[in-house]
Formats: sequence, C-alpha cells, structure tokens
Amino acid sequence: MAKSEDEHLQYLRLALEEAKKCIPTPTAFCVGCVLVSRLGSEPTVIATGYSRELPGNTHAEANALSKFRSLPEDELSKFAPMPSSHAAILASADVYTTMEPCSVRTSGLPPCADALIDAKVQRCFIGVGEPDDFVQCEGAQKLMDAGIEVIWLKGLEEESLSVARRGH
Ligand SMILES: Nc1nc(O)c(N)c(N[C@@H]2O[C@H](COP(=O)(O)O)[C@@H](O)[C@H]2O)n1
Repeated sequence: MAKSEDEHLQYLRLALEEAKKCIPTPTAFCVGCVLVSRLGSEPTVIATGYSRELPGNTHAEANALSKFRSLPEDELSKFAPMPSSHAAILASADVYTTMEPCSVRTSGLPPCADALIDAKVQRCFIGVGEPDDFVQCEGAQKLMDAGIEVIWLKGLEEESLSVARRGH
C-alpha cells in the first residue's frame, strides 16, 4: 500500500476509535471524525469528535468543528507555521469521518455536510456511505457540488458500518 494511502487509513482508524466512544442509541448512528491540518511540515490532528460527545443530539463532524473553534487563538501556532486563524486552518483541513456526512437530519438540526461546506474544508475522506436506515443521505454529493474533494477510503467499510450500527 502506498504511504499516503496508508496515512489516510491511519486517520480513519483514529476516527473509528472516536466512533467507539459513542453511547449507542437505536435511533441514530455512532460516527467518529478527525480533522487534520496540513499547513505545517507534518500533518497534525487539530480536533476529534464523535456522535453525542457534546451535550444534546450532536454529530461527530459538527462536534470536531466546534471543539476546534473553541480552542484559544494562542494555541493555533501548534497547527500552522505562520500566525493563523481558526478559519484559515479549517480551510486547509482534511476531514476523516467513519460515515458519510449527513445531508438531512430527522431532528431538523443543521446537517454536517452544510457545516463542512461553511468551514470550507479541503477534502473529506469517508469510511462508509450512509445506508438508508433513517434517511436518504446525499452528503457526499453536497460536498462535491460545493467543490470539496470527496475520497471514499477502501478497507474499513464493514467495521465503520458495524460500529455505526451499534445499539440498533
Ligand atoms: N455523518 C453523521 N454523523 C453523525 O454523528 C451522525 N449521528 C449521523 N447520523 C445521521 O443523522 C441522522 C439523524 O439525524 P438526527 O440526529 O436525528 O437529527 C441519521 O439519519 C443520519 O443521517 N451522521
């Protein structure tokens, strides 16, 4: 396996570890997400998130974005060689998510695909497409329509889905 492909799978495995932290519920998936900045000489994890980690009915991708945005400005130098803002770092970031970002929410809350588009992230690496257990998901298409590169990683589809469906 090529080095870069292996690196992407490593980040997806990290996202799977996040997904395993979710408290399962029969009415939603257990998803994990990792945000990686590539502004420095080495890629750096800038935030992680999982479904229902933050209070309320919260999703993995939105939680990772919120956690990163809540970091104080003076900690951002860890992620970028030049003085940089939260928005600039996110605009260079890659997203690794165990399941396709949601495009519609049964609760009516804002979908993760919209949050990633608003953050102007670079690329989104996905472990598995969202099955139509609850809704018809069009998250990957939404991201691509907004100019975000979508990469379907191969190899962890079954594990991503079985972790997502824990508690169903
Ligand atoms: N990508 C993604 N990340 C999460 O953290 C999720 N929980 C989901 N699930 C999706 O959201 C729908 C449920 O919506 P509500 O939380 O009830 O508003 C579910 O149908 C999945 O599409 N996806």
